Amino acid sequence: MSRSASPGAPSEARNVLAIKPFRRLWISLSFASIGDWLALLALVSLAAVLTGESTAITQAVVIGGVIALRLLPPLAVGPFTGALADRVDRRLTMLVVDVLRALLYVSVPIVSRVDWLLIAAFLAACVVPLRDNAKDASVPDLVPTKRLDQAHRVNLLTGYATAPVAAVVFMVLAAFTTLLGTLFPVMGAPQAGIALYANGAAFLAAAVVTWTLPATKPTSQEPAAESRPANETDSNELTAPLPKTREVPVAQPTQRPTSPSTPDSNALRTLWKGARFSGATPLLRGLLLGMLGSFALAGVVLGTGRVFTDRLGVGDAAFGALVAAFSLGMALGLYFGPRVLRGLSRRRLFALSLGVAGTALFLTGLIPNPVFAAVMAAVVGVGSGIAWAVGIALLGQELEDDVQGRTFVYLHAASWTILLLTAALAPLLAGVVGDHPIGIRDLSYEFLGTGAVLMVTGLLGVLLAFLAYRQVSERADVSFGTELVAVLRGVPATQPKEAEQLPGTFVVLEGGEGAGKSTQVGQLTVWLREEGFEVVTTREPGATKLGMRLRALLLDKDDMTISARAETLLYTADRAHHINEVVLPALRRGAIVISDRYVDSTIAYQGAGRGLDSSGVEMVNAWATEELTPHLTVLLDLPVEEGLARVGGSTDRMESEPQEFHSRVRKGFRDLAERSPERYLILDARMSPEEVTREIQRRVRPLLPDPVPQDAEAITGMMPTIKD
Ligand SMILES: Nc1ncnc2c1ncn2[C@@H]1O[C@H](COP(=O)(O)OP(=O)(O)O)[C@@H](O)[C@H]1O
Ligand SMILES: Cc1cn([C@H]2C[C@H](O)[C@@H](COP(=O)(O)OP(=O)(O)O)O2)c(=O)[nH]c1=O
Repeated sequence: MSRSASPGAPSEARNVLAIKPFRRLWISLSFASIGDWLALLALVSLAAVLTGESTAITQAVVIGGVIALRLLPPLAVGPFTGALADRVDRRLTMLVVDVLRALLYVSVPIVSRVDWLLIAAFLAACVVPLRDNAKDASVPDLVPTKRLDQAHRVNLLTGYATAPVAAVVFMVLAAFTTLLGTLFPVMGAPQAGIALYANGAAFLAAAVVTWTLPATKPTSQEPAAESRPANETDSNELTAPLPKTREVPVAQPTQRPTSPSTPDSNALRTLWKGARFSGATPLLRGLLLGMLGSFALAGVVLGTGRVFTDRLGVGDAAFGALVAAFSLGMALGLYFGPRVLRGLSRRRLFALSLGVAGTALFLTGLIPNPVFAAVMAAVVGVGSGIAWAVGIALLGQELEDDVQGRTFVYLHAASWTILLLTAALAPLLAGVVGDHPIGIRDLSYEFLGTGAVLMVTGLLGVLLAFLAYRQVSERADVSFGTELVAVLRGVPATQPKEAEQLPGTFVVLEGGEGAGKSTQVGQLTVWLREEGFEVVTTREPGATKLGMRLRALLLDKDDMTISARAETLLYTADRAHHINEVVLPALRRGAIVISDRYVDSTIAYQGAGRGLDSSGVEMVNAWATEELTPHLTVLLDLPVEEGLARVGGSTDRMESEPQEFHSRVRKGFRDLAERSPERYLILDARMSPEEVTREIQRRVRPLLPDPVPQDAEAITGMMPTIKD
């Protein structure tokens, strides 16, 4: 089957960018976005230069102010611009806004006054929502409806991906002007001034490209869907179904922050709703806390970077390098995050990457050196990026489809707000702390206000990583350290049990009611037998004579009530006998054993479902099975209602449990799979039986003793389904 492309994946971008008018819109957006980021860096720099003679506090207030001015007007003005965007020609709106911004930014170095810098920054920020609304509203005119979501995602990604480009441009321009200034001292223009001229040029380029777009009519009579505000669009794309195949380690980030210009117009409301919602479970709390924390780290780098590099005696180029290193690191982290340290539990990787980012930020502040700072900024970026990407993937698994949209919109709004708030507050704090040279005998240490803020934020990041770890982590069998060392050395984290060294292969299918386990056990058996393997197909409960009696006791609806612990012990007794009589003898012979349910069922049904302490259930099972662990467990994951609908009327004692019980069971299974991703394949059981079979074959093939011919899959496609 074809995996759903991850949002913003190159092939997806190519598809939608092949549409010429949209490509033009995208090019103009890219120019404007680069201009946006460049403006932020240049204004912060120029603010630092123009306040160079003032007190540290004044300088901090101005720098913090410049950043705050990027955040506040769009939040305040945003809600009112939607209606305006519908009444005015969109192309003209975008064009006028870009020309206006070009003029405003170019005027700043010419006037060269702090008060005008702040006014211009404010005015430029005020018109941004107009452009964004006009841009979003024109997308439906340029691309077919089925490509709309792709187009919006490409736009979102562009808003983020232009940050490192702008930082590199800023760095190169600053280095170039420094060189010019050295060669020709008369040309002592402030470096940031040149960046603002370049910035003006970027906006003019955006305006020129916008001019080539097809003209649009005002849309006041058109249906509202034509001019969806940005946040509504986000919500739609994010409530779309998850990619069908969900192997834990390869999940992709699905949402990224947008350009500095696009806080949601009703961000405050979204934030408020989200904050109340996020308390739902410890895992959710931990994830949201950590992900927002990673943006706070980014904000502090942005906010303190300019003054920090100034105090280190290096100028704008170093500031550009710092931001470029950070944002490139973040892009790398976002891209590779889900694939890093594959054997490590994703939850642990989440906390680890946040902890690494915090530590790197702390070190940046502690050792004030420009080269070291750039390297550390990259590490902070990579760590934050990984935390963000892994967090998104975990949220995707954790949340039911219907709440995913809301949560991602909340995260998007909250992360953007936190980024700019921390960026605005960090220089203020640094200004209050101030710089204090410390001399002890011959040793002198320059204690910097910005350094202190970096260190404290870094420590807070580490603390947050611990808190997030406590909220999200669970794996009881292996300690974090042992697991990490094992993964780095490329060996299994747990000692192979005697049983695992047997010649056979043990595969288990797990999942809730009606997920399709029996169907797939049948298909797998046919395929493997066809390939010439000895296959033993079995199931729990009830694969032995004793087991059949236990099964009758356990599943007969009219029978007596059974306490949860007794139920656990009965299922486990069936299992102990089943292992002894069926599974181990077959594995010793070198057969492939395929079991419909195993230990995970007891942990999910009796542990999560009945509410028993899962570590107790695990312990009893470890003893009963002598820790025989399957080589692979395939988890067929399916919304509870769909599974129950599939099994239809004939309900046994377990099936007739209420829906909440089955929801807890589903979550129990998913948690187990997340803990040891290397031993699981999670599949979306909503796929067709044939697609599920193909995915299972793909994963089972490498586990088989001898190579299986590549065309085996095609043969199996024609096999009849075997029913129970
Ligand atoms: N991928 C699928 N899509 C739709 N229906 C399915 C799928 N797999 C199985 N079914 C049907 O769902 C019902 C339950 O399947 P079964 O394999 O018995 O599930 P389980 O053993 O997990 O309870 C059967 O009627 C089967 O034909
Ligand atoms: C193995 C096992 C099954 N069960 C439950 C799950 C099922 O509802 C039932 C097994 O019945 P079964 O008919 O095998 O159901 P399915 O076709 O869905 O696999 O027993 C437990 O509660 N704990 C366990 O340890």
